[in-house]
Amino acid sequence: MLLVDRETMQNIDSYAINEIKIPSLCLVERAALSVMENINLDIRHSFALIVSCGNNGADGLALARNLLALSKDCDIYIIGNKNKASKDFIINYNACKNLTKNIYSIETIEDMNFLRKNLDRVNTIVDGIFGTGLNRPVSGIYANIIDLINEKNIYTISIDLPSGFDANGENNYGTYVDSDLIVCMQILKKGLYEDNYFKDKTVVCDIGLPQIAIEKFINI
Ligand SMILES: NC(=O)C1=CN([C@@H]2O[C@H](COP(=O)(O)OP(=O)(O)OC[C@H]3O[C@@H](n4cnc5c(N)ncnc54)[C@H](OP(=O)(O)O)[C@@H]3O)[C@@H](O)[C@H]2O)[C@H](O)CC1
Ligand SMILES: [K+]
Repeated sequence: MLLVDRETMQNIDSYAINEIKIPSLCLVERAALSVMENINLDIRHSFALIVSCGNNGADGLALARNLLALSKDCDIYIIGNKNKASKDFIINYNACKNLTKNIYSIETIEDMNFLRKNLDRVNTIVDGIFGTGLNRPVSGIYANIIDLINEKNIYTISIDLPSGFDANGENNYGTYVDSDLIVCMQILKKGLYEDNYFKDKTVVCDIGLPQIAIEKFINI
């Protein structure tokens, strides 16, 4: 079983994008579609996609865009500063803005109260808050939202990693999403493999990272 730590995954990612010139947007799109193919759209009809402004969030917005294209009922909740957002996040955000009005920034206590109420209208939560970019303890609004997700008894899919959970399984960053399903991109993250609770809830999906990029950093 091939395993990868956070730093190595980031190295593979950036080598594929910067040296092999694979457009990062293609990887984001493949990541989104790999989540989509793990959703039973016959029973999952309404979605709350909760994202922050990095590429885990970009995956989430690309998924939202694809679900909206199928006329699925999607609410999008954005945490963090959109001015700091990744370019792939912005590209997908701009498309989603043209497909739905149900896009909300979650910043204040009032926003949190709205989120708490509005989550009750969906049967699926998608967690696109943090992936391999998580690098410090989760606090403030991020911790509050993760705790709120866990309070709700709503089926939750995490993109790449449960937000708040350390990809290496070494750091306790505080609260993390209690995912029902984790769709992990390309290579199983070491922390998930070593965690018996999450290991059996994880599927690993190929998103088009070439073997030569992987073998540059991992002896296979
Ligand atoms: N090959 C692949 O696996 C691909 C993965 N993709 C997806 O991209 C994410 C990684 O995206 P990245 O933008 O690097 O980081 P995240 O989206 O996980 O996190 C966003 C930023 O959040 C900040 N951060 C980190 N820890 C915290 C915290 N505790 N509280 C608040 N904010 C935090 C950090 O930025 P700073 O500037 O604040 O340090 C993160 O950058 C990966 O998981 C996949 O989902 C792509 O789709 C492409 C291929
Ligand atoms: K996540």
